[in-house]
Amino acid sequence: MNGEATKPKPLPTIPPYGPNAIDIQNLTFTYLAGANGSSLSTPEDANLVLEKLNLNLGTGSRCLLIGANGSGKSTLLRILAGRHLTKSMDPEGNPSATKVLGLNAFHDTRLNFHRAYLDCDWGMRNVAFVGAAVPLMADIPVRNMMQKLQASYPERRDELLDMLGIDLDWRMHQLSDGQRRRVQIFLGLVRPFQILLLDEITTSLDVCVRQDLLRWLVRESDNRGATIIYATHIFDGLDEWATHLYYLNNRGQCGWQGKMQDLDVYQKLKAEAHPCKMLAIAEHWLRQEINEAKANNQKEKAQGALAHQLDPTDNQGGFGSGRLKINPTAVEEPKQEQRQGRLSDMMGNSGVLDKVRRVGN
Ligand SMILES: Nc1ncnc2c1ncn2[C@@H]1O[C@H](COP(=O)(O)OP(=O)(O)OP(=O)(O)O)[C@@H](O)[C@H]1O
Repeated sequence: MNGEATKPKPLPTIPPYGPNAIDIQNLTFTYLAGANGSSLSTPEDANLVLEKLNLNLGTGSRCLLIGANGSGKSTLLRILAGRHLTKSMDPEGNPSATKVLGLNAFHDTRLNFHRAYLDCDWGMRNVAFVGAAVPLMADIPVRNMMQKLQASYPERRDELLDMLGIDLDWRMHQLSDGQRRRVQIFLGLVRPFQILLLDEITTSLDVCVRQDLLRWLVRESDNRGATIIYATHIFDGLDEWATHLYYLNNRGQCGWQGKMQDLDVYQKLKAEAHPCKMLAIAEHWLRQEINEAKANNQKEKAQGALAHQLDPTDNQGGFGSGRLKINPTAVEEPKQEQRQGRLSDMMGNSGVLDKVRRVGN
């Protein structure tokens, strides 16, 4: 037993919400820096981060969120965590909604008592500590952090301390990265959650703690019906972990989603007893994106070269190359000397004109 136990405050109740703990309909999202640097979604900005996403996750699901760097995984998790405001209409005027436990993910503050969100930013900022904000690198013992919360769930606290191998006398300023990460996970999970959003938080955990944590999360969803979404690039120990998979492609669209049992390639790898199924699937999808991007680049280059061939008077490349002669009748055909002059600009050789004149003489 570690420290005091106090009766937890009753949590705000969540009205019945049907089978889906997470329900996203037609979500499109764009970052826009507001006047104070805040991020707002706007239909005017063409650079969409997430486009027309739908996601339904039944209560008690464990969903792996897969995608390349920059595909929008953290953005999606932050939206579900209520960190970003989204619009109720998409840019084309179709209704859009992001619901967690049947409530608006951004507006309904009741969710904060039932939803846990852990990301890699922790430790970079301040947390509430005895009514004030102190840096997590300060000289604080773990037992004094979020004291009331720890005391409200003594059994859970002890279970987590044991699993994560945390000593309550650890002082934050003396911890390694992995130890600080364990404390983050401890404080984030000590209150029983209905929804857990994990954004690559197992980096820097040693292999035993990571495996124990993954198994503990399975028990949380199987025994308590907690719904978990986990975004990661590390697939060790995850082959049998997830019930669902959501693949976000590099255009911020859904590449694949569904139950693991419905993913043919997964079932095939399972039948073959493949040693790293999730890694193989993620690599397959992400390599496909890389190859498509390369093919598109080559196509664009080829189109650029073709434009030069079609307009031999403009061999200079660069911005607007080949676009100057929009109306051929309005542009006078350049004389031989002018053409040579343009070439010389490109080559940085003003002697070309002289050479032409000398040859002409
Ligand atoms: N606060 C922000 N303001 C503007 N653009 C942002 C912001 N945060 C992320 N982005 C952009 O949104 C896109 C998606 O970023 P996000 O962090 O969601 O990707 P990710 O899939 O989590 O990537 P990673 O795997 O590298 O963590 C990227 O192009 C990124 O540059």
